[in-house]
Amino acid sequence: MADEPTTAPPVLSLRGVTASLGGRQVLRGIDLEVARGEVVALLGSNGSGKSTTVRAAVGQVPADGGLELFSTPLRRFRDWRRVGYVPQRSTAAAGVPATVREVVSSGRLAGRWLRPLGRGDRAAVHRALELVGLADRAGDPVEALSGGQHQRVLIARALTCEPELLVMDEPLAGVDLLSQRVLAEALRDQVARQVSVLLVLHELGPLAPLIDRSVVLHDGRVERVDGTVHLHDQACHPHADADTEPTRTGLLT
Ligand SMILES: Nc1ncnc2c1ncn2[C@@H]1O[C@H](COP(=O)(O)OP(=O)(O)OP(=O)(O)O)[C@@H](O)[C@H]1O
Repeated sequence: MADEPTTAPPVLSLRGVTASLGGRQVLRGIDLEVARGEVVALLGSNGSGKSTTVRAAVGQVPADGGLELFSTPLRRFRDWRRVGYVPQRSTAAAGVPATVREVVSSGRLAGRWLRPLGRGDRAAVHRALELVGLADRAGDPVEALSGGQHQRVLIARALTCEPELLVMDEPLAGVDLLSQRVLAEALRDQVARQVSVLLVLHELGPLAPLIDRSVVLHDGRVERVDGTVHLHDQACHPHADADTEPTRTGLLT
């Protein structure tokens, strides 16, 4: 979490970002900033534009308006090793005949061309697997994992390049409670290293205490921004006990 208000330039900045998909405008002018070491949750009802926003932020869907990563306009940004992206699981999980280690290692390939992975890469892969509690499953086929474990593999893959910005699309979706806790711990570790995080969530769940700000979208626009105090209230709600059920944001319609 950010310690002090900072005047440093944001790690990610969207200014009046618009995007159209299938001939329909789905982002109608999104303003959003993520500061260094800040954790920002993107919330909103189904179809409000959360995934499209994060996909636009990492250059996966064409968008117009002001979009900068590390103060560089997206169209000129090349330093993708500074960004770890965890897509929605359904778009990334389909029948991969590879081991856990292979999938996580692919996170080290960005920008390497055909150079083989070295000792430093292997150590980074092992560290990432330890962070998500799957070091002992490195040699297993990913198909043998549960949904929650699979999600942890995708997060480890994003962590292997030791990113300064982590962008995650619904990392808790379909994830069992144990995996949610492991993910919260891994995220806490990243935040302690001043990594910035933008994540799409439906429920804050065990991540609530880590979140500095939530940005709520509605119909392709920012409807409101909530700060730490409000989020803390939600995290302290009697129903927010992670042992019983995830924190309800009340944003699902
Ligand atoms: N490839 C596509 N082609 C056409 N329309 C799309 C496409 N992808 C998304 N959309 C539409 O864009 C709108 C925003 O979708 P998006 O996935 O960004 O919303 P979301 O807030 O992430 O929703 P959810 O919570 O259901 O994941 C929706 O109306 C969706 O149907």
